[in-house]
Amino acid sequence: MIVKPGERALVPTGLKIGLPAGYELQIRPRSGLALKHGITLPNTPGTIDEDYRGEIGVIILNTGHEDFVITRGMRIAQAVLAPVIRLTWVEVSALDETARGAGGFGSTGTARIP
Ligand SMILES: O=c1ccn([C@H]2C[C@H](O)[C@@H](COP(=O)(O)OP(=O)(O)OP(=O)(O)O)O2)c(=O)[nH]1
Repeated sequence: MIVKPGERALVPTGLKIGLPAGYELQIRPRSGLALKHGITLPNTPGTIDEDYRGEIGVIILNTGHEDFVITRGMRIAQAVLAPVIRLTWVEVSALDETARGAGGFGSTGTARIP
């Protein structure tokens, strides 16, 4: 399979798994491929749900400038098994106050070098 620069492809792994209840499998890019070839996963981390029984696919995005050639057995991604924490959401009329408040998206990136 060839993934051209700027293109995406769903790469079949041939793998089907049955996760235990309360777990997910996270599919992540490999740093070596990212650095050397610009290969990433646009949905990273890809989520394999505990009730999924189909074939695991890896969505590859080639952000590099050259064709990326995928051959059988090539290690194009990595996976991490993770527990899924479940809780019951409660609707409230107001949230507790914190020092951050609604600050986000770079609001703390203001450190000055002495
Ligand atoms: O990188 C990925 C991401 C997902 N999947 C499979 C397993 C997962 O359990 C299922 C659904 O994934 P997700 O919940 O991310 O997809 P969705 O777009 O929300 O679709 P759906 O409505 O099928 O859940 O697709 C993969 O094989 N590889």
